[in-house]
Amino acid sequence: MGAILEQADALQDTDHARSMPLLALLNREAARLTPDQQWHLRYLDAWEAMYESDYPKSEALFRDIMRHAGNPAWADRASALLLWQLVVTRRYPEAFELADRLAARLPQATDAKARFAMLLNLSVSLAVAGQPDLAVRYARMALAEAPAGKGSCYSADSLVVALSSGHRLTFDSPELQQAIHACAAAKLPVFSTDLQLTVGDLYLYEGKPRKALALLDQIASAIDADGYIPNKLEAMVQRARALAAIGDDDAARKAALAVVAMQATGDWPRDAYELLYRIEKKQGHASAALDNYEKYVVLDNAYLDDVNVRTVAYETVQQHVLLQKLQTESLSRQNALLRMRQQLDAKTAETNRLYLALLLMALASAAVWMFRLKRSQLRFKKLSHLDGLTAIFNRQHFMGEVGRTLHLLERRAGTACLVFIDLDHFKRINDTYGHAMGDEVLRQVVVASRQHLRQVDLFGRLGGEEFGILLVECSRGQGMAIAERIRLAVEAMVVECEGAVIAISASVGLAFTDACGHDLQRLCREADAALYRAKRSGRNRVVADIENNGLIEA
Ligand SMILES: Nc1nc2c(ncn2[C@@H]2O[C@H](COP(=O)(O)OP(=O)(O)OP(=O)(O)O)[C@@H](O)[C@H]2O)c(=O)[nH]1
Repeated sequence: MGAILEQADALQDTDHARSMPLLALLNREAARLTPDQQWHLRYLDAWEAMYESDYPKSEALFRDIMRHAGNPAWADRASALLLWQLVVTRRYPEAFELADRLAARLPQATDAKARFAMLLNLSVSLAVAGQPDLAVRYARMALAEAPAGKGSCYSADSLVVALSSGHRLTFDSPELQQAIHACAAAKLPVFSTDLQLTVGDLYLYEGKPRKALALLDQIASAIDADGYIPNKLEAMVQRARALAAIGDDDAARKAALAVVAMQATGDWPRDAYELLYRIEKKQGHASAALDNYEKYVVLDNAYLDDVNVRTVAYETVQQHVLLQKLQTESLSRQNALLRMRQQLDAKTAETNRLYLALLLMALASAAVWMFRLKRSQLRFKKLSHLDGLTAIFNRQHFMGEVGRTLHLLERRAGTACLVFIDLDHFKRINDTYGHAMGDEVLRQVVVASRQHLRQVDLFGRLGGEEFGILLVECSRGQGMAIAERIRLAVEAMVVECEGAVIAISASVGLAFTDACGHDLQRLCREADAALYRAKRSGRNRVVADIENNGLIEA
């Protein structure tokens, strides 16, 4: 069935008579066709209806195919033929709107047959619309894409029509000769003859009536054989014009009257009446001339009206299309603007997020930096409070802390005991064992003393081999006992150097708040005095003041 379908398609415009039984057969067996083949058949039916001038039927079929055929090739071919039908039936606005849609669709159309039909009919419709440049452009595209055989004839012919609509042809134009050869080769005699008649028309236009007559004689038998009435009428009109041009008025009148007698529509009767008018006028037959002139004017006006209608229709469609394009452009500009704004918003949000992240990072690193700074400040501060050798309070800090503590104790009537410790004959240790050994002794004295102190007690190095201790909330008896334990601990220290045990002892002086009050200066003075006394009375002992007027010795 597929092969029959293709055969019917191929024969339809070349051997119409043979295509008809095939088409009838296909319609009878339509149920056996695939859905795509059924659309193909519908297209051939539409073509047939158009061929038989049943335009309502063909239009309905074309539009059905355009809307519902799944395969775009059928929709494109149907659109191309509907365009031609709309031009032929002079529905120019619809035709030119469809032409516009087809032109826009063209880049997407891929089926070769559909593209070719679109190009051909676009060229024809634009020639009718008075747009020769566009018509020539599409005709040249059709020529370039034409399938071999009849396709070359159709496209070459459409190029001739397009060029002719723009008055760009002469009788020896190569496009004209090329078209005549292509149609002769494709065995499309009606087209060949039509093109020969175009040459004849150009002979007449260019003042070569005898050449026109010779050509008409040459193709007369072919025209009779074809039986194609439009060609026959054209040949008759041209012969009448040629005869008039060479002055054979009688023969010209006869030929023109023969055209009128055919009662055809179109340009031929108009041309015939115009010729008759000129002949009658030339021969002084005023009344006949006027009669023919009136008939000529009526037909010419109709022709001019039609040209006018075509031009206006084309312009209207173009304006309409332009307006739609402008609206679409304006909408897409608005959309683009909206998109840009959205992108900008997104970018701004992203930038803000980045700034925030950057800010947080900066804050975090500042916090880390501050924390480190603070920590190192605290470390330095702590270090600045300590003695470098023994890691107990240095003199300055010790004195500050003692002063603060005494102040607090004074406010709550607490007691304290200030203890000054000085190592005995320390110079000798240095001199005998070296300064490093002396340092080691100092460190060990601190370790030994600390074991007898509580957390709340303050311990500092006052300088050289002298230490200070504030025993907080401490009675006189407790203070004496602690001082004594420290002295014993120092005495008991075993520090060896090169096998020799270093003898170490300390003298201790104490001052108590219950006797001296909470004044730091005074307490220091009293403790110092007690220490001095301890030294003077033989060293390695604990001495305390007794209410400033006596000393007790542990
Ligand atoms: N190794 C060491 N020696 C120090 C340090 N500070 C001070 N000295 C020494 O301690 C010694 C103190 O000597 P003196 O003031 O004469 O006292 P002393 O020899 O202990 O005699 P008395 O106190 O009278 O028993 C000096 O030789 C100082 O150089 C130190 O940090 N390390």
